[in-house]
Amino acid sequence: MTRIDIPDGSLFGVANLPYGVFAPPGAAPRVGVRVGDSVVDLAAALGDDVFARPSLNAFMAQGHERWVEVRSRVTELVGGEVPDAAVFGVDEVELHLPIEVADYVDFYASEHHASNLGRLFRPGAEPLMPNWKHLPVGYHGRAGTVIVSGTDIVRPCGQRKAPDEDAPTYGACRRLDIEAELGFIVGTPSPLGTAVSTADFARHVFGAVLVNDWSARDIQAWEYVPLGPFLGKSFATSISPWVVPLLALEPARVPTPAQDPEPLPYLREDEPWGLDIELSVSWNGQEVTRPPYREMYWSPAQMLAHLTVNGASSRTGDLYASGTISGEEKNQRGAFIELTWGGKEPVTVGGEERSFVLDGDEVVISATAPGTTGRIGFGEVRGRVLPATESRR
Ligand SMILES: O=C(O)/C=C/C(=O)CC(=O)CC(=O)O
Ligand SMILES: [Ca+2]
Ligand SMILES: [Mg+2]
Repeated sequence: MTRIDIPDGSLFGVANLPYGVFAPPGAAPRVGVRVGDSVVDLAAALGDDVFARPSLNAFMAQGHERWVEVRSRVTELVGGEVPDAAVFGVDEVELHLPIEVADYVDFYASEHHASNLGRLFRPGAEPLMPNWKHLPVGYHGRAGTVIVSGTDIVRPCGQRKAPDEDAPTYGACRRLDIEAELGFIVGTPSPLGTAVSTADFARHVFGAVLVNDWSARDIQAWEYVPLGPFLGKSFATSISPWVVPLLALEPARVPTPAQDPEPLPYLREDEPWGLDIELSVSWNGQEVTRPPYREMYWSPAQMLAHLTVNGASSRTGDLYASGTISGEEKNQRGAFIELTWGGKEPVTVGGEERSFVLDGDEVVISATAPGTTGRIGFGEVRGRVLPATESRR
């Protein structure tokens, strides 16, 4: 038996206990909980086969009461002694995609980001479209290209046409960007023909991850009218390996910024679901921006209510992301196109100028939030960009 050591100031103390999928050396992937710098094999520690699987989906589908019960059993377990065979160092295991992604949706919930992109993509027009303050704008993304942190990103190829060119050309993306976001994972499904109210959010959503919605801005700018993002965003979306349970985020809850005009009744909330989460984005090892989640206009409860208000079903493993998180200040912008204002105001990283992401660059997004006893961490979502493969012509 082992007593798990939690280093002082660890962002993975008992207030956090995020779930993930890991493979011990030479063994099959299974569900684990991160505690300090250790990972506890839950199938081995709790003797329950629902955790002996390569995704969290079966456990998430068991519903809210079960999530509460397992969290309290794990809290008890890690406060005492755990069988040696169930404990691994986080550095000796391989971390996998934690969920089998069902559907993937991406919202656009930051007023600062939406206004900035409006100015950059549609100069001269009103930055916010007339619908923006009435509903959380979003689009359906590509579930099959959601990948786990650490997976390399191959620079996408496609059609691009700059405003001063008169015809499109095919080639490697010249304006590769990132988007720092938070993603919410549905555990309890809702049947076709029903809607999930804002009050039922916490019964449906299991937890949250960090998201990097890699974006090819030149491909996007040419293709997006009038149906929205397509190939410019479907080549890769990275998520962090640890799913922070919504139950751990109670101390992070804050009201959203005042919403004016008042939204329609189905989007109103009795209880606030804004979240006081602080993100940090590093580019080649240097922090370039700190996006504040608390400034997001629409809450995740409002996003899920909107996503299902037409009677669309939701499934275990659905992932919906917040959209780029940008604060009011320049050093709080969650996408490089905004941070460098379309490339006109480059930033210096490691002594080199950057506006968009170059081959070989690595971007890491991390985040922390207040927990019951000190801050809790989301870990990180990391990705390195590899050169385009031209064979797709
Ligand atoms: O305003 C536009 O035309 C484009 C917006 C985006 O690229 C944003 C998007 O993917 C949603 C988000 O991350 O906020
Ligand atoms: Ca996005
Ligand atoms: Mg994407």
